[in-house]
Amino acid sequence: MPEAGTEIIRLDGAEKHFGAANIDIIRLDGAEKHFGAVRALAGVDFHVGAGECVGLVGHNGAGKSTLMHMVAGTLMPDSGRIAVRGHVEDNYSVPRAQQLGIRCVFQELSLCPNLSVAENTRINHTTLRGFGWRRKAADLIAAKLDEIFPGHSISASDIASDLSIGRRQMVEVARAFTVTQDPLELVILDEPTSSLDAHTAGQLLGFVRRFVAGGKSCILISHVLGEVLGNADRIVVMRDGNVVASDAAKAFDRDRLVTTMGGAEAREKIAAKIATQKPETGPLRVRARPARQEDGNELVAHAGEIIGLAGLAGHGQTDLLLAIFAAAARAKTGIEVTAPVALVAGDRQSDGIFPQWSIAQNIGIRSLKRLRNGLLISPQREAELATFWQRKIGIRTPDMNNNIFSLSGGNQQKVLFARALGSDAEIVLMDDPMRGVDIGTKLEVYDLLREEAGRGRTFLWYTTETEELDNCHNVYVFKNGRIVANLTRDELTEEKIIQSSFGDAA
Ligand SMILES: Nc1ncnc2c1ncn2[C@@H]1O[C@H](COP(=O)(O)OP(=O)(O)OP(=O)(O)O)[C@@H](O)[C@H]1O
Repeated sequence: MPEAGTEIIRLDGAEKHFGAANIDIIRLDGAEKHFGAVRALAGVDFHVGAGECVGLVGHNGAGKSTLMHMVAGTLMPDSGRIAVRGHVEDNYSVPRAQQLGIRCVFQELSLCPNLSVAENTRINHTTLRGFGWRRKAADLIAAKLDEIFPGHSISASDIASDLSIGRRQMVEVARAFTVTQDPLELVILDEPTSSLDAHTAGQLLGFVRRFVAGGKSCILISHVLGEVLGNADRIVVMRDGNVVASDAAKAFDRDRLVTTMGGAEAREKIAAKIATQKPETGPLRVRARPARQEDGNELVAHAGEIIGLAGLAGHGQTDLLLAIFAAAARAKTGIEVTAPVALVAGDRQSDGIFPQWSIAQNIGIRSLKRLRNGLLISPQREAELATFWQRKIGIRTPDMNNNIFSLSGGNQQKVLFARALGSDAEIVLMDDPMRGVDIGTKLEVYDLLREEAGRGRTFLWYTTETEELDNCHNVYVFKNGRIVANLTRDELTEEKIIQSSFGDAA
């Protein structure tokens, strides 16, 4: 017989007792989910305790987001049970999760683009109504932004679509932590730092630690393994729809995590430190002066070079890449571009993905000339190109003719890479392109970039992940829309970049 204060949950004949003491905030047992032929979750057990930060890691397509959609109430499992604080939830849903204090910041940002920051906050707090609701919503979000990201320069009256992707991510995270009527117990953060620079990411992770120390709970999903190792209490590793490990964070190191995720080869590559030789200087490919640059500084890139763009997010790196992209089609003062250009967008939702199209069509769109057979696109050539890239960078899908949104976030990002690298562009512009890409694939892509640069391609690469700059021959640091430093590979250190980002010049 169960003890008083406990509940029995029946799971395919098995019985489970949830004790009154030490009750988990949430517990899923045997959660299964299929999308057509894809088994996204193969019967997963998962729980989060009060005052616990659980790190969730796994390769692209491992099932992390699907599992989190269940915790947040946006997806129902095909089978399995969900219990919140020991009570089985038979009709779990988003409103129910909200009522129970469970919130989620998904990888694909969800702010309404035409509404202000305050108005977007109001959507989550229906009790903010009547006279003065706008002021109250503005105060609520401003206070939370100040608490999490001191020194942010976001105003509650800013319209969401006017904000950079990094700032939208900050608003979305802050909004999840605002409280009015409903309680706040557990926040799921799915890749919360993917568009944040190192400084802002540090602010958020510091806040998460304080939140958890105060007895609340958090699930942190990240492909930046150092973030998970350094901030989670326990780490859960997923692989192909299963949980394959769950252990105290202290019990893991980077190598064990990568191996458990299924990246034994990746591990060897990590050990074999990245070596990027400075190439012989080839012909000029790009010469570009940022619009706000008043001194003589400009970005110069030659054939075969991988050039990094660094500094705090939103300081003009994306603007310069977009200006170079535009200049390839139409002459622009201060910018010289000598070869065809492709862009890998970081903000795939608004800039990169064609939502109605298949995965294969999304890859082929930049290579139409090559795919043409007479006047029409040859489906066979399109399929060949798609299959080549599916193998090359491991796009996880049973069918490349499926819609692009059937892919996990990281796999969508791989499609954008395939589109640019599969094209005839000699210059590839990359706007923080590794958003949500897993560690194994990242290492594959780094190799690919070096290989392609060796063949004479030029890469201009803005990244918010400092480690990635190790792949570059030299790095331009941006501040307030201007280039403030040009560091060679030998000079490149995190301190030097931060010093240049915050100082007047370097
Ligand atoms: N709406 C959908 N339709 C079809 N398949 C889907 C859908 N959502 C997810 N899948 C599939 O389910 C599997 C798990 O995807 P999920 O998004 O949970 O992975 P993930 O671990 O979050 O990956 P990532 O690190 O890339 O975000 C993938 O194979 C994906 O293609």
